[in-house]
Amino acid sequence: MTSPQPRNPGTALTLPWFEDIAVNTPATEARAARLVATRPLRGEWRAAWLVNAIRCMDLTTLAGDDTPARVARLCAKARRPLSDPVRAALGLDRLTTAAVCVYPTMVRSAVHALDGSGIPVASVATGFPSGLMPLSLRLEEIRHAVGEGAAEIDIVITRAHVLRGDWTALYDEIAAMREACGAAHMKAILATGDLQTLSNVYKASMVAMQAGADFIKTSTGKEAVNATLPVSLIMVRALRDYGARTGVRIGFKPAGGMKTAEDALAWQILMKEELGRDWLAPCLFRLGASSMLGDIECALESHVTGRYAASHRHALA
Ligand SMILES: O=C[C@H](O)COP(=O)(O)O
Repeated sequence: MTSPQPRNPGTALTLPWFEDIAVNTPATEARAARLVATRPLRGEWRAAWLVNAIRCMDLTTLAGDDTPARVARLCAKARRPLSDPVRAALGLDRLTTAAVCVYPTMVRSAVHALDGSGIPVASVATGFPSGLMPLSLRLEEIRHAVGEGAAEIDIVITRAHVLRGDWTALYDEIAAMREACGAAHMKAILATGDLQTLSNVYKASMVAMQAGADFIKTSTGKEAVNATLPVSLIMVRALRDYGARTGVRIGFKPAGGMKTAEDALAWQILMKEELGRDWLAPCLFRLGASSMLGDIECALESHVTGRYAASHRHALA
């Protein structure tokens, strides 16, 4: 079960917190590369961090051919992400993913399949992945997903507002979405691969948090470039700055294109080094991934048995 994090009440739109920011791209890239290169994880430590990656995972299916049957299989995997022998050998009584993330029309199936597990359902909404729909329809989509039982809503922003520097329009849109979410926690997907500069990423992060986002999330998984470490570094710096100004802790969700156990470790190292251990828990950190669990499963089986673990022997997620 994911412990709830207090909601972000947001602030008024406060331009002086971000409008003069200028991100040094080479320094950001160097810092991101150094973080991962200097902290190799081995043995028991590596296994513990991989187990934590599962705990923090939003196990996702966002495909055009999703069906209730596929969602039910994914939910079974969320309930039991490792085989019983591997879980027992790791000394774990219980292990689930943090959430299951689906399209709005799949929420009801996911809620049904996860009944009694304590695993929340996250729904994308607001015209995911492009967001290019009238605002009234995007807000209605949020209300629909919440009505179906989604406890978390992953919204997408209008990238054009960022590219034009129209921070008021971006703030008003996200604030309206936050209101439509009601009690459901809101993750704001910035689609950073569309935002052109790291300065825009910082500014959009800050506006999303001022407008009340509980999490900021990198990508939809559908942009040409999805989660990267340099972009993630800028986003976690923004949420650190927001926390220093407001005392409010915001969560971070890298998502899109992350497929390997090494990816899971790299993003956790980033969180620990930049924000501290508190940000290694599902209330403040999620890995959004549709195809990372298999590689983690292989790595953990290999750790437990000492033998190579072939992915074809594992249940499909
Ligand atoms: O929100 C999560 C992403 O859409 C997942 O992206 P992915 O399919 O590249 O793992």
